[in-house]
Amino acid sequence: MTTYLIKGVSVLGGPATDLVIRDGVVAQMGNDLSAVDAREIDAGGLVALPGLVDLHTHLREPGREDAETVETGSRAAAMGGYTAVCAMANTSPVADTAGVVEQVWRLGREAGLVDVQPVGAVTVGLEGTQLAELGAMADSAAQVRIFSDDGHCVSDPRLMRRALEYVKAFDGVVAQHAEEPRLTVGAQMHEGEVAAGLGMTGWPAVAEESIIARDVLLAEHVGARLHVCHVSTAGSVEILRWAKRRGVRVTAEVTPHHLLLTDERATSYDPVFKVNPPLRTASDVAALRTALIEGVVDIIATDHAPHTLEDKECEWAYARPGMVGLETALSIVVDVALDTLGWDGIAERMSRTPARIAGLTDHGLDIGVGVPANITLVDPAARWRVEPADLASRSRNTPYAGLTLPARVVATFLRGEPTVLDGKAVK
Ligand SMILES: NC(=O)N[C@@H](CC(=O)O)C(=O)O
Repeated sequence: MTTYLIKGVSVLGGPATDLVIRDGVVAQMGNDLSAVDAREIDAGGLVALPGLVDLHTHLREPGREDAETVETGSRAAAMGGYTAVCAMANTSPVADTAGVVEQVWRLGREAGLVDVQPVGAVTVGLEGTQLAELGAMADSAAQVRIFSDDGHCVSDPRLMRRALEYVKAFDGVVAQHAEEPRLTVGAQMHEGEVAAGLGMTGWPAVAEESIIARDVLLAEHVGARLHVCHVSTAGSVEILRWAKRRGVRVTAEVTPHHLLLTDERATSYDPVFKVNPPLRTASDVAALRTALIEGVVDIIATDHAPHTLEDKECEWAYARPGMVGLETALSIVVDVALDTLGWDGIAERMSRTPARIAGLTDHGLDIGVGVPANITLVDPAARWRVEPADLASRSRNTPYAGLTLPARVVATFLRGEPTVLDGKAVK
């Protein structure tokens, strides 16, 4: 293994220091270090973060390799500064058995670009009627700890209760896609003034909020861990604030796009802005930003949802919901929240806390001697233009095409091996 000597890097925005990365760990940290035979990286002006961890990634393999594979999605993740991603279960076949989660886990190891931690489905086929083999997935080589029907809501309260009871036994967590399906039949975008003006069927905030309210009560009753996916409304934030004050074991995520974009984008009729849950109003965006600062919303997760051109470049009503996000997440977060969160706050919400929720013990660790070298180097002064054709993801459905964003990932190290160097994927 090559030894790396990183010169003059600012760890989490602190004073410049040198790092020696050897045999997969941070071997030395301090000033004026030297290391024989090391490859030197001039990191003056760069910020080092613990490698980012995404709790919510769609990798599409098995089944939709035309949109993304474990390998292409892993490369997109590495380019975005991630060292671990949790791969959602809505593949084809669904990741609802030990066999499928092991397949995804093995493909992740073979690609070797990020640690791919499979999420297991809560219900068989995501159909919401019968619990999947949660125990078998937990006991498999993939050691699944997060279970989610994401894309679908576990809407049956009895099944949700049983899932929470089941995962409690091995300190697992149920990650809920909060959407009461009967309130979103035919929904195309956020229910509100813009939808009314466009004549589109709305996805009301209450469809999300009513499920979150129910689920925090169930989690409290059972004493189990609940995670709420892609929180998108101000009302959801209020429910989470209440639940956390009561000591309910609930965590929540927000996506970069829900921190930046609003339902006004639908006036373009460009389906790249169609996403589930939908883009909401400016006051929802403001409430989500505040919740992120306060810690009511714990983490930022991408909900990276790659789709092919055929599935996206069509009429709004027929387009699949979802946006790619792995390669732009850190830049969007820097844009909207660096001044309020600082680098340490960003590391907390994009690395340490997601790693803790997912039980990924090699990730989200403070950079220090002896710690696994899962590290991201960022150039905070860089500005770059998002060109869909340049993305490492196999899909192109970014809502930021043509935008100039701040901060660029220069290097990503996974257990001491670079997956990205000089802003380019290593393999
Ligand atoms: N977030 C999205 O808009 N899409 C997700 C699933 C889903 O939540 O609908 C996908 O898998 O494409």
